[in-house]
Amino acid sequence: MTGLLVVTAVPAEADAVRAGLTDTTVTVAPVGVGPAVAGAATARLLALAEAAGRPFRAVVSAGVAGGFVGRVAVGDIVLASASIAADLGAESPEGFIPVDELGMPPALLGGGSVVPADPRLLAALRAALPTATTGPVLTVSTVTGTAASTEELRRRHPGAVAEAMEGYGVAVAAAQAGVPFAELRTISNPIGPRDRDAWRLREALSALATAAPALR
Ligand SMILES: O=C(O)c1cccc(C(=O)CC[C@H]2O[C@@H](n3cnc4c(=O)[nH]cnc43)[C@H](O)[C@@H]2O)c1
Repeated sequence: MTGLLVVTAVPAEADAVRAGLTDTTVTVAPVGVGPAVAGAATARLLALAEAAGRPFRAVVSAGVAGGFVGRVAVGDIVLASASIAADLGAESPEGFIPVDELGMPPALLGGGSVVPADPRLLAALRAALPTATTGPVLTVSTVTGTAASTEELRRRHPGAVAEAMEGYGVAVAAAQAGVPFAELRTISNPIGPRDRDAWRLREALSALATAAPALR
């Protein structure tokens, strides 16, 4: 059994995690943006390690995220209680229908649109990061960028604290490999009308490095 696998979207996030790490058994891999590429890459890394006789003991999806205003602030650390595929489903004249409510056989849904974090792994991370905010983290394929879509997400997920683009994909890969999963994020920007100038990547990456020692 090898150590922990931490997957990020982009190399800058992986560098920030590595900068804060002291544990050399942790593998940090930037795997790409979005749930599909992150899920596929994570599944491949888990399978390769398993085939080599050194399976990972857990997987963490880590990186920066947008935060819901009033719940978290830029620079905050967030731990996902669950990673939720917030835009997986169907539109209808009556509104969005989550994939779980489309009447598909449950076996085809890989556990549905909500993947809870592994309770023991989450508890360990919460103990190591007492200032972190814990709550549902949404996974979206499209960054939310209007007031209307922000309000719609708030309505559909009243408890959600943040959104990012990989957690659910990584969670499904981990679940299918039978490996515990958690999601760790630091807030780089408020969720709302698109304003790339308001993204505070340096602050969020610095917070990620500060949080990284918890990944042991
Ligand atoms: O350009 C850079 O130097 C740079 C450094 C670190 C990260 C980036 C990214 O572009 C990160 C993309 C990544 O961030 C997540 N993210 C951040 N904010 C949001 C959001 O409001 N909604 C959804 N996702 C967000 C996401 O996981 C992306 O993969 C650039």
